[in-house]
Amino acid sequence: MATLSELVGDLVDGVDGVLLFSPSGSFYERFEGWEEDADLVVVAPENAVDAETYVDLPLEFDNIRDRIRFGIEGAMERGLFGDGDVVACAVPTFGGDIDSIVRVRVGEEMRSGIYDLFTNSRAEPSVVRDVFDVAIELGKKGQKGKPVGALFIVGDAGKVMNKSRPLSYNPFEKSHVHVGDPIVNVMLKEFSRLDGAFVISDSGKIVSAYRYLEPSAEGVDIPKGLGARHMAGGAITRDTNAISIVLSESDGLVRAFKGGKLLLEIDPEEY
Ligand SMILES: Nc1ncnc2c1ncn2[C@@H]1O[C@H](COP(=O)(O)OP(=O)(O)OP(=O)(O)O)[C@@H](O)[C@H]1O
Ligand SMILES: [Mn+2]
Repeated sequence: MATLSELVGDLVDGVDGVLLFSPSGSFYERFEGWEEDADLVVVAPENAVDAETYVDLPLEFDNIRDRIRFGIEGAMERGLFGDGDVVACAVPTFGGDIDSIVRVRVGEEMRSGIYDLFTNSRAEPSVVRDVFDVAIELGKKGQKGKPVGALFIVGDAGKVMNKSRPLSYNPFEKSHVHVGDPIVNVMLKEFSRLDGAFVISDSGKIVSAYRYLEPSAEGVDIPKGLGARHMAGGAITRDTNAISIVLSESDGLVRAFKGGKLLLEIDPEEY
């Protein structure tokens, strides 16, 4: 009779690396003095355990597949793993401490661009994260309890301004406010009731509200069923080096586009 660990042990046998997602201190300590010939990588919102090899997680990604993708793509980007490597990902599925192991074969074809979206966009990573935070918060609360939509175009603002026109006076014309400032969240929520897009610079300055985007939508392939806001938000990221973060009024999801492609879809209710 085989024991359970013998039966499932091959999940972790012969792996080239182990990724620990948000491990507690005591979980991480078990790996002190670990002598396997495999890389140990910690993926978390902060390096609370002082890991030597660490990938910064900008959002907790409630969806486990997204979280794992992000960690693996981050590790690939640093050259830790490549095509054909096999890794064991240890993740907390139900919050709390790590409770699951997922064995993954690393391959170029699994690259979704989710890591790239946060770290290799024109805008600074913290700006991308701050805009996600605003969109998620807006999606959770809506405007006075009613669902609200919003469109944020982040980075490459000069070019975005050239491919758009104002729908109304720009309330940010003379102000020098940045995403992440507490007052700005209030302003963005207030102005999201009105039409058009917010344009945000690489460094997070709010350049404009109420922009009507006029990108060429030729060859842009967005999922069927999404309307003009998503089409415009997707297309502008092909015409410029911006990314877009779109909150849908109709299904409540936050989506991100880059290079004309939908890269990420998250449900604010899960955050
Ligand atoms: N080209 C554009 N540039 C900026 N904003 C736009 C553009 N097209 C549409 N919008 C904004 O999107 C809003 C919703 O449009 P529409 O319903 O067609 O989009 P949608 O993709 O279905 O989004 P939602 O899921 O929020 O309904 C419009 O009222 C307008 O404010
Ligand atoms: Mn719609």
